[in-house]
Amino acid sequence: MMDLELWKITFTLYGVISLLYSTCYCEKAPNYSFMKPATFAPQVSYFDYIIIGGGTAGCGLAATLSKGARVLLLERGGAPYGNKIVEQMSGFGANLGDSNSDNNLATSTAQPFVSEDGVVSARARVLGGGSAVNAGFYSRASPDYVAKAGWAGSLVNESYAWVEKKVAFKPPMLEFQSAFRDGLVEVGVKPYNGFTYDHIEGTKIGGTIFDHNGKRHTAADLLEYATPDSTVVYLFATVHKIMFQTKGQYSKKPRAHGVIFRDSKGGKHKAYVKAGEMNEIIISAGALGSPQLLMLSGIGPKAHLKEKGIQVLVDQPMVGQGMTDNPMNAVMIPSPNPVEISLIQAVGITDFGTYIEAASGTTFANSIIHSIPAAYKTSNNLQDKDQKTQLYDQKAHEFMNSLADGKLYAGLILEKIKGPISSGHLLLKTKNPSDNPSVTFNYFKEKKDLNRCVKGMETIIKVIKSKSFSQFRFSELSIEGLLTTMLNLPLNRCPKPANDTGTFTTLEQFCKDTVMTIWHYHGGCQVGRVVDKDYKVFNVSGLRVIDGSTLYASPGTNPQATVMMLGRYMGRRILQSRIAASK
Ligand SMILES: Cc1cc2nc3c(=O)[nH]c(=O)nc-3n(C[C@H](O)[C@H](O)[C@H](O)COP(=O)(O)OP(=O)(O)OC[C@H]3O[C@@H](n4cnc5c(N)ncnc54)[C@H](O)[C@@H]3O)c2cc1C
Repeated sequence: MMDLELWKITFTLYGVISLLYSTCYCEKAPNYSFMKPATFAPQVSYFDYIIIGGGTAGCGLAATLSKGARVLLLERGGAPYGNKIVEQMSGFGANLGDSNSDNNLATSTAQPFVSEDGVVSARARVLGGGSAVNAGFYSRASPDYVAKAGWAGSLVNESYAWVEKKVAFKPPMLEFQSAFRDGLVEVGVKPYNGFTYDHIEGTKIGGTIFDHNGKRHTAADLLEYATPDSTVVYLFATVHKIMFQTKGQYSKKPRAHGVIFRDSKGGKHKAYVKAGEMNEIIISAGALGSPQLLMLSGIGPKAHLKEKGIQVLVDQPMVGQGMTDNPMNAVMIPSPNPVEISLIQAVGITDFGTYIEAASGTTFANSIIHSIPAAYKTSNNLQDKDQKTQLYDQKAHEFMNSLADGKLYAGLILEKIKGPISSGHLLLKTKNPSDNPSVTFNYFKEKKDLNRCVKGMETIIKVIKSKSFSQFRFSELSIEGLLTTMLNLPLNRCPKPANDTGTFTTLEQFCKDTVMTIWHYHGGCQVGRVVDKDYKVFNVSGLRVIDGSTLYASPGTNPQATVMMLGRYMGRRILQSRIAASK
């Protein structure tokens, strides 16, 4: 009898210890045993949650859900680890201009695209998503933004802190960034708020995902929190379609129950969610990928889907609407003194809806210039490169080469407008999920956006002229000269006005002519239009979208902190409902 009691106690203890082990044991990046190329995937598999897109939102979401369920994370790109152009700050420009950007080879971590407006951009194709290719600036959304989104403040703060423990750092702030910061304060972007992740009006130093050794940490590092036994991550796994049950009880409201994905060799695999109302498919494929995948799966504007030969599951005209991108306008400033290589570190949060940031060395400028040929290569609608454009390209390369030679040092001061209000839409070009969809952002269509840009440019000009910034500016170079240089670089493919002379006229015209992207595009599956406040897709069950596509405005000065936070936040909420339902 005693022996049986002892055996029971030992057995119970063993059970508790293994449970603790399975819930607490985590693995360190990059040695994840649960991460494999999709060629290793079985033809059919079953999970509690299937997450499409191992990006900025998807990684933290997967790690969180793995604490209470079996999770499959499907990412179309490879791992960011060991890839120098991803991990080092100096690789930022090269990454965006990677010439291996052929859509179907998927060898570059940034897939270039050109919006129908003519603005050159890129979307991530790598585990970690945008956080693996971006400029690294880390800054939270304002409490006002959080309240408008309807998120619970305390869980939001916990979720930010969870993210920050792994991926956020204080930047070094060397000479150029310090002079820029002091210039902002000198011209009245006040008060100076020091180093903070919080969004506060005035000038501040924000966080960065580059650590003290200059190494990038990405959302993929959040998978360190995952429970290895409950997590599977397949790389080079491109999801082609979501499958739905439409018969019997699901005839009125189809239920998402599986996905079809292909590995790098074209092998076809199916993954299903196990039976049970709480099990779900979650799309976290980003602002371009999520609406694109919904449409490819039959959820979208009926006429457009029919035109593309896609069987309509749910006529949902709002899928792909509200595509919004924050225009970026910048001035490159050649410097008499050496500058450090820096991406974004200090920011001016003005009271008129413009955020002012800076980068130095040629890294950031390179990203703009070198991404143009890469984007050009993959863009269907720009085959007819005219003579004027060729001339622009040539000039730009000469200019960039002179910077790269080290003959000329330079910094870049840029502005991004809040919101913005102008927005556009997304449509499919093809039925291939690896191809870019067509996106229109309608930059500066709304006058308020243009006014904000003009005010931002006025502030940038004041900073360039400020005493604090004087060591990084040749005094003999006029502001007009600097602006004219920008006007002559091939910053975009937007149609030029008929009377364009390539010289500076007004700031309004400058904003339009030199519009670029700061890559903070969002929308396409917005809350209240495509998904409900729990991020569940309207008119179907078992399907959510959780990522930047659900947002109405870019959070804070820069979105990645909030997108990572959202993955964690929604993961916590979904698990809470799962636990409540099981009781
Ligand atoms: C060049 C650049 C610079 C930026 N700089 C900053 C910055 O300094 N600070 C900042 O806060 N923000 C910055 N951003 C913006 C920020 O990185 C993005 O807003 C954010 O990463 C978006 O997150 P997401 O989860 O919505 O999408 P993503 O992070 O893009 O994740 C989507 C993931 O889904 C995958 N995917 C897509 N379709 C499929 C499919 N069919 N099958 C499988 N997988 C799929 C993609 O490969 C990707 O990994 C920058 C972005 C870029 C591109």
